[in-house]
Amino acid sequence: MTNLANNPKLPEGVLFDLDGTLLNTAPDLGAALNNVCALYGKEPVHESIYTPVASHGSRGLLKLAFSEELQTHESELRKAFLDAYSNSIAARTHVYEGVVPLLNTLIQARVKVAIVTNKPKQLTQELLPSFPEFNVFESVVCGDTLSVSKPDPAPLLLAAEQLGVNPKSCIYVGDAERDIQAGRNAAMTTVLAHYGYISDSDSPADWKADYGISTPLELLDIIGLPQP
Ligand SMILES: O=C(O)COP(=O)(O)O
Repeated sequence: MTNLANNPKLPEGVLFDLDGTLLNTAPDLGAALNNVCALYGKEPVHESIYTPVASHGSRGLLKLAFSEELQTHESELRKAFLDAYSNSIAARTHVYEGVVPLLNTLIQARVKVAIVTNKPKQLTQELLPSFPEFNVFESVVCGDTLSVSKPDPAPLLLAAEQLGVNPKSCIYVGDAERDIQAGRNAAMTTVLAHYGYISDSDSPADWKADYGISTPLELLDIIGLPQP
Protein backbone atom coordinates (compact mmCIF):
# COMPACT_ATOMS: atom_id res chain seq x y z
CA MET A 1 0.00 0.00 0.00
CA THR A 2 1.27 3.47 -0.86
CA ASN A 3 2.39 5.42 2.15
CA LEU A 4 0.68 8.76 1.57
CA ALA A 5 2.89 10.50 4.12
CA ASN A 6 5.95 9.71 1.98
CA ASN A 7 4.49 11.18 -1.22
CA PRO A 8 7.22 13.62 -2.35
CA LYS A 9 4.62 15.93 -3.92
CA LEU A 10 2.79 16.51 -0.66
CA PRO A 11 2.86 20.01 0.81
CA GLU A 12 3.92 20.32 4.45
CA GLY A 13 0.90 22.48 5.23
CA VAL A 14 -2.44 23.57 3.81
CA LEU A 15 -3.81 26.87 5.09
CA PHE A 16 -7.46 27.77 4.55
CA ASP A 17 -9.47 30.95 4.48
CA LEU A 18 -12.66 30.57 6.57
CA ASP A 19 -15.66 32.47 5.10
CA GLY A 20 -16.46 31.22 1.61
CA THR A 21 -13.79 28.49 1.70
CA LEU A 22 -14.44 26.19 4.69
CA LEU A 23 -17.76 27.61 5.88
CA ASN A 24 -20.75 29.05 4.09
CA THR A 25 -21.28 31.91 6.55
CA ALA A 26 -23.24 34.13 4.13
CA PRO A 27 -26.74 33.25 5.49
CA ASP A 28 -25.89 34.42 9.03
CA LEU A 29 -23.85 37.42 7.84
CA GLY A 30 -26.77 38.46 5.60
CA ALA A 31 -29.26 38.01 8.43
CA ALA A 32 -27.12 40.26 10.65
CA LEU A 33 -26.97 42.90 7.90
CA ASN A 34 -30.74 42.79 7.49
CA ASN A 35 -31.16 43.05 11.24
CA VAL A 36 -29.25 46.36 11.12
CA CYS A 37 -31.30 47.45 8.09
CA ALA A 38 -34.51 46.87 10.08
CA LEU A 39 -33.07 48.77 13.03
CA TYR A 40 -32.39 51.81 10.84
CA GLY A 41 -35.55 51.60 8.68
CA LYS A 42 -33.81 50.40 5.51
CA GLU A 43 -35.10 47.87 2.99
CA PRO A 44 -33.57 44.39 3.47
CA VAL A 45 -30.72 43.37 1.16
CA HIS A 46 -31.45 40.31 -1.01
CA GLU A 47 -29.39 37.15 -0.58
CA SER A 48 -28.21 37.39 -4.22
CA ILE A 49 -26.68 40.79 -3.38
CA TYR A 50 -25.03 40.06 -0.02
CA THR A 51 -23.72 36.54 -0.75
CA PRO A 52 -20.95 37.58 -3.22
CA VAL A 53 -19.79 40.20 -0.69
CA ALA A 54 -19.73 37.88 2.33
CA SER A 55 -15.91 37.58 2.28
CA HIS A 56 -15.48 41.34 2.57
CA GLY A 57 -16.15 41.69 6.30
CA SER A 58 -18.61 43.94 8.12
CA ARG A 59 -17.60 47.05 6.16
CA GLY A 60 -18.15 45.40 2.79
CA LEU A 61 -21.58 44.15 3.85
CA LEU A 62 -22.69 47.41 5.50
CA LYS A 63 -21.69 49.35 2.38
CA LEU A 64 -24.48 47.54 0.51
CA ALA A 65 -27.17 49.35 2.51
CA PHE A 66 -25.39 52.24 4.22
CA SER A 67 -22.99 53.64 1.62
CA GLU A 68 -23.45 57.27 2.76
CA GLU A 69 -24.02 56.71 6.48
CA LEU A 70 -20.86 54.60 6.69
CA GLN A 71 -18.68 57.71 6.25
CA THR A 72 -20.03 59.35 9.41
CA HIS A 73 -21.45 56.50 11.54
CA GLU A 74 -19.13 53.59 10.83
CA SER A 75 -18.39 52.59 14.43
CA GLU A 76 -22.08 52.70 15.44
CA LEU A 77 -23.16 50.66 12.42
CA ARG A 78 -20.30 48.22 12.82
CA LYS A 79 -21.20 47.65 16.48
CA ALA A 80 -24.87 47.04 15.58
CA PHE A 81 -23.79 44.56 12.90
CA LEU A 82 -21.33 42.72 15.13
CA ASP A 83 -23.91 42.49 17.96
CA ALA A 84 -26.52 41.08 15.57
CA TYR A 85 -24.04 38.63 14.03
CA SER A 86 -22.71 37.52 17.39
CA ASN A 87 -26.27 36.80 18.59
CA SER A 88 -26.89 34.38 15.74
CA ILE A 89 -23.47 33.42 14.46
CA ALA A 90 -24.01 29.75 13.64
CA ALA A 91 -27.76 29.53 13.06
CA ARG A 92 -27.57 28.69 9.34
CA THR A 93 -23.80 28.63 8.73
CA HIS A 94 -22.60 25.26 7.44
CA VAL A 95 -19.45 23.46 6.38
CA TYR A 96 -19.16 23.14 2.59
CA GLU A 97 -19.74 19.62 1.34
CA GLY A 98 -16.43 17.79 0.97
CA VAL A 99 -14.51 19.85 3.52
CA VAL A 100 -14.59 17.21 6.27
CA PRO A 101 -13.35 14.30 4.06
CA LEU A 102 -10.76 16.69 2.60
CA LEU A 103 -9.45 17.53 6.08
CA ASN A 104 -9.47 13.86 7.13
CA THR A 105 -7.47 12.89 4.05
CA LEU A 106 -4.90 15.63 4.67
CA ILE A 107 -4.52 14.67 8.33
CA GLN A 108 -4.14 10.98 7.42
CA ALA A 109 -1.37 11.98 5.01
CA ARG A 110 0.25 14.00 7.85
CA VAL A 111 -0.25 17.32 6.09
CA LYS A 112 -0.74 20.02 8.74
CA VAL A 113 -3.74 22.34 8.43
CA ALA A 114 -4.45 25.88 9.61
CA ILE A 115 -7.08 28.60 9.26
CA VAL A 116 -6.05 32.12 8.27
CA THR A 117 -9.10 34.41 8.30
CA ASN A 118 -9.67 38.16 8.35
CA LYS A 119 -12.58 37.58 10.75
CA PRO A 120 -11.88 39.19 14.13
CA LYS A 121 -10.68 36.80 16.84
CA GLN A 122 -13.72 37.30 19.05
CA LEU A 123 -16.15 36.27 16.30
CA THR A 124 -13.95 33.38 15.19
CA GLN A 125 -13.83 32.08 18.76
CA GLU A 126 -17.61 32.35 19.02
CA LEU A 127 -18.12 30.55 15.71
CA LEU A 128 -15.64 27.66 15.72
CA PRO A 129 -17.01 25.71 18.75
CA SER A 130 -20.12 24.99 16.63
CA PHE A 131 -17.87 23.00 14.29
CA PRO A 132 -16.04 20.33 16.34
CA GLU A 133 -14.82 18.79 13.06
CA PHE A 134 -12.46 21.78 12.91
CA ASN A 135 -10.50 20.63 15.99
CA VAL A 136 -7.89 19.32 13.53
CA PHE A 137 -6.56 22.83 12.88
CA GLU A 138 -3.29 23.32 14.75
CA SER A 139 -3.22 27.07 14.09
CA VAL A 140 -5.98 29.68 13.72
CA VAL A 141 -4.81 33.17 12.77
CA CYS A 142 -7.48 35.90 12.74
CA GLY A 143 -7.79 39.35 11.20
CA ASP A 144 -6.67 41.06 14.39
CA THR A 145 -4.15 38.49 15.64
CA LEU A 146 -1.43 40.73 14.18
CA SER A 147 -1.49 44.46 13.39
CA VAL A 148 -1.79 43.56 9.68
CA SER A 149 -4.24 41.27 7.90
CA LYS A 150 -4.54 39.70 4.42
CA PRO A 151 -3.41 40.64 1.76
CA ASP A 152 -0.34 41.13 3.96
CA PRO A 153 1.55 37.81 4.06
CA ALA A 154 2.33 38.04 7.81
CA PRO A 155 -0.77 36.12 9.06
CA LEU A 156 -0.01 33.26 6.64
CA LEU A 157 3.64 33.20 7.66
CA LEU A 158 2.62 33.14 11.34
CA ALA A 159 0.34 30.15 10.70
CA ALA A 160 3.18 28.31 8.92
CA GLU A 161 5.46 29.06 11.87
CA GLN A 162 2.85 27.79 14.35
CA LEU A 163 2.48 24.60 12.30
CA GLY A 164 6.27 24.24 12.21
CA VAL A 165 6.33 24.02 8.39
CA ASN A 166 8.22 25.74 5.59
CA PRO A 167 5.97 28.45 4.01
CA LYS A 168 7.33 27.54 0.58
CA SER A 169 5.87 24.07 1.09
CA CYS A 170 2.42 25.43 1.93
CA ILE A 171 -0.76 25.89 -0.06
CA TYR A 172 -3.16 28.71 0.71
CA VAL A 173 -6.78 28.19 -0.33
CA GLY A 174 -9.16 31.16 -0.44
CA ASP A 175 -12.04 32.68 -2.39
CA ALA A 176 -11.13 36.39 -2.47
CA GLU A 177 -8.53 38.46 -4.29
CA ARG A 178 -6.89 39.37 -0.97
CA ASP A 179 -6.45 35.67 -0.25
CA ILE A 180 -4.59 35.05 -3.48
CA GLN A 181 -2.52 38.21 -2.98
CA ALA A 182 -1.63 37.12 0.57
CA GLY A 183 -0.65 33.65 -0.61
CA ARG A 184 1.48 35.04 -3.42
CA ASN A 185 3.05 37.58 -1.06
CA ALA A 186 3.95 34.70 1.28
CA ALA A 187 5.45 32.70 -1.65
CA MET A 188 2.93 29.91 -1.08
CA THR A 189 1.10 27.95 -3.77
CA THR A 190 -2.30 29.60 -4.17
CA VAL A 191 -5.63 27.91 -4.87
CA LEU A 192 -8.78 29.87 -5.66
CA ALA A 193 -12.02 28.37 -4.29
CA HIS A 194 -14.41 29.19 -7.13
CA TYR A 195 -17.33 27.83 -5.09
CA GLY A 196 -16.96 30.71 -2.59
CA TYR A 197 -18.04 34.34 -2.70
CA ILE A 198 -16.97 35.70 -6.06
CA SER A 199 -19.16 38.39 -7.62
CA ASP A 200 -19.94 38.98 -11.30
CA SER A 201 -17.89 42.19 -11.18
CA ASP A 202 -14.77 40.30 -9.97
CA SER A 203 -12.13 39.20 -12.49
CA PRO A 204 -10.67 36.12 -10.79
CA ALA A 205 -8.52 35.29 -13.83
CA ASP A 206 -6.55 38.48 -13.10
CA TRP A 207 -5.76 37.33 -9.55
CA LYS A 208 -3.29 34.79 -10.94
CA ALA A 209 -3.93 31.95 -8.52
CA ASP A 210 -1.80 28.91 -9.29
CA TYR A 211 -4.85 26.64 -9.31
CA GLY A 212 -8.63 26.84 -9.10
CA ILE A 213 -11.08 24.39 -7.58
CA SER A 214 -14.84 24.19 -7.97
CA THR A 215 -15.33 21.85 -4.99
CA PRO A 216 -13.22 21.39 -1.82
CA LEU A 217 -12.29 17.79 -2.69
CA GLU A 218 -10.69 18.89 -5.98
CA LEU A 219 -7.80 20.14 -3.85
CA LEU A 220 -6.74 16.50 -3.46
CA ASP A 221 -6.31 16.19 -7.25
CA ILE A 222 -3.90 19.14 -7.16
CA ILE A 223 -1.95 17.68 -4.26
CA GLY A 224 -1.91 14.19 -5.78
CA LEU A 225 -3.91 12.39 -3.11
CA PRO A 226 -6.78 10.08 -4.02
CA GLN A 227 -10.29 11.33 -3.26
CA PRO A 228 -11.95 9.29 -0.49
O1 LIG B 1 -14.74 38.34 8.01
C1 LIG B 1 -13.93 38.71 7.14
O2 LIG B 1 -13.40 39.83 7.12
C2 LIG B 1 -13.57 37.74 6.03
O3 LIG B 1 -13.21 36.49 6.55
P1 LIG B 1 -12.30 35.48 5.67
O4 LIG B 1 -10.93 36.07 5.61
O5 LIG B 1 -12.37 34.18 6.42
O6 LIG B 1 -12.96 35.38 4.30
